[in-house]
Amino acid sequence: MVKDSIKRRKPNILVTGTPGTGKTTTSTALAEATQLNHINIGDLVKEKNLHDGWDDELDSYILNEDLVCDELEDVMDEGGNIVDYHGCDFFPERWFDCVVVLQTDNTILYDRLSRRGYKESKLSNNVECEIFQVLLEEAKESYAGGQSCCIEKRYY
Ligand SMILES: Nc1ncnc2c1ncn2[C@@H]1O[C@H](COP(=O)(O)OP(=O)(O)OP(=O)(O)O)[C@@H](O)[C@H]1O
Repeated sequence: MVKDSIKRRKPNILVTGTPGTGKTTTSTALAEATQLNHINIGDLVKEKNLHDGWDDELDSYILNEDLVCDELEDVMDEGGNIVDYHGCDFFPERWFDCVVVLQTDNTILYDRLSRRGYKESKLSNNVECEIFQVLLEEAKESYAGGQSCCIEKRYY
């Protein structure tokens, strides 16, 4: 990890967390403040068709992990990226210098996702994901190699 990060002149930061916890809002503000490049994986997947179609049950695209990683390899080697996605176990660990997991109060998250018009099953899946800290555990397991891992709780 250290060897790879030495080649980068700017850091790569991963911002992860359950949908609705504020990844895009936070990443956008951070990118403006630092001039780092914000990569919203959900948008990238749609723009470049890096998926295997639509999942009616999950009500989302089925992300193709290999296509996403191939697409990002060169830009991540360069450094200077803020990657924003509600999943983190399929990115190479060596890509990131810092991993941030955002968390939100469950009631606030429920209201945010309701306002988005999420159907009941998607809404409860995401709130349960937050209650059981799925993304936090995923990040801890996936990035144990020396990245600073920071947890941000938002209650407003
Ligand atoms: N710090 C904050 N204070 C108040 N509201 C916030 C804050 N951060 C985000 N929000 C609001 O929460 C909602 C979700 O934010 P955002 O889209 O950034 O989440 P996300 O984690 O990127 O979601 P997704 O994974 O679905 O893209 C938005 O309506 C946003 O305005």
